[in-house]
Amino acid sequence: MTTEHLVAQIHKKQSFLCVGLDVDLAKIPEHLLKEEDPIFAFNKAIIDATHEFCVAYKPNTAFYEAYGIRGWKALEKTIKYLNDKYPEIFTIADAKRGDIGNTSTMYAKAFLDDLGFDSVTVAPYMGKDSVEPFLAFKDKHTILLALTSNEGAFDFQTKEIEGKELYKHVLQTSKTYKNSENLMYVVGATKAKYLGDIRQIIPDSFLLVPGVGAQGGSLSEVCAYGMTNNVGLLVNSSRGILYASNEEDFAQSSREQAKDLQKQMKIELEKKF
Ligand SMILES: O=C(O)c1cc(=O)[nH]c(=O)n1[C@@H]1O[C@H](COP(=O)(O)O)[C@@H](O)[C@H]1O
Repeated sequence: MTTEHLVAQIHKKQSFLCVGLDVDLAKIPEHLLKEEDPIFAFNKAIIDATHEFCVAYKPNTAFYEAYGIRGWKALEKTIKYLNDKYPEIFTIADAKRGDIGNTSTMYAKAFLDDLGFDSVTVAPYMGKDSVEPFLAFKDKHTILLALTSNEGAFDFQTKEIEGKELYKHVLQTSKTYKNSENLMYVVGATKAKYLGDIRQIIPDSFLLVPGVGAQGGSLSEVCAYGMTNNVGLLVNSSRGILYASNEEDFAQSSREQAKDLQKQMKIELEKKF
C-alpha cells in the first residue's frame, strides 16, 4: 500500500487509529474458547466491529508465536481475512525483527511476501545491512524502532553519543539507507515531548505511536507535536480496545472504544485540516 493511499483513508475515515490485535487467550471471552480457532474467532469479531473507525491493524506476533503452530495459523488467517475483506486497511506485522542481511531478507519475505502484510516493525540495532533488505519491497513499509514507549527506552535510546541522543542517530542514519522513503518510525505516546525534536529530523515520515490507553500516553499531546501536513501519525491501542469487556457483547464494547478514539482523532484532524 502506498503512503498516499493511507493518507486518503485517514481523511476519508477521519481516523488515524491502529487497532493492535494482541490476543491473549487468558483475557478473551470464555465462550470463544469452545471455537475451533478461538484466536481467529476473536480477531474476526473485533475486526468486523471496529473496521469503520480505524485505518490499520497491528497483530503483535508474540501473541501468536506463544501458541505455537495454532497461533501462527491464526495469524495467517487473520491477515488473509484483512487482505480479502478490508484491502483498504493498512496492516502491520509487529515482529521487531532485524539480523544480518541474509537473515533479514528471510524475515522480510515471511512478513511482507508470504503473509502479505503492508509493513513490519524492525529493530535498528544491527544497522544498515540488517534494515535494507526490508526496504527493498515496493509499496511496503519498514517501521523502525526510534524511541519506544517503555521505561527501558532510557537505558540506551536517550543516551548521548558524540553529543546526540542515540535515537537521533537512528533517525538521521536511517535516512541515508537505500529506499529510505519506505521507512516509518515507532515513537511511543509516552514520549510525546520528544516529538518536536524528532520532527526536526524527520519532518514528513509516518510515525507509529503506541502507548495511548493502557500505557497512559496522551493523544492530544501526540497530535500537537507530531502531526504533519500529511497527518504522519498512526496511533495504536491494543488492550484498551480488545479487552473493554469479556462478556458475550465484547465486540460491541470494543467498537465503542474504537469509536471514542476515532471521535477524538476527528477533533484533532479538524484543528489542522
Ligand atoms: O512496536 C510497537 O508497536 C510498540 C513499540 C513501543 O515502543 N511500545 C509498544 O507498546 N509497542 C507495542 O504496541 C502495543 C501496545 O499495546 P497496549 O499497551 O495494550 O495498547 C503492543 O503490541 C506493544 O508491543
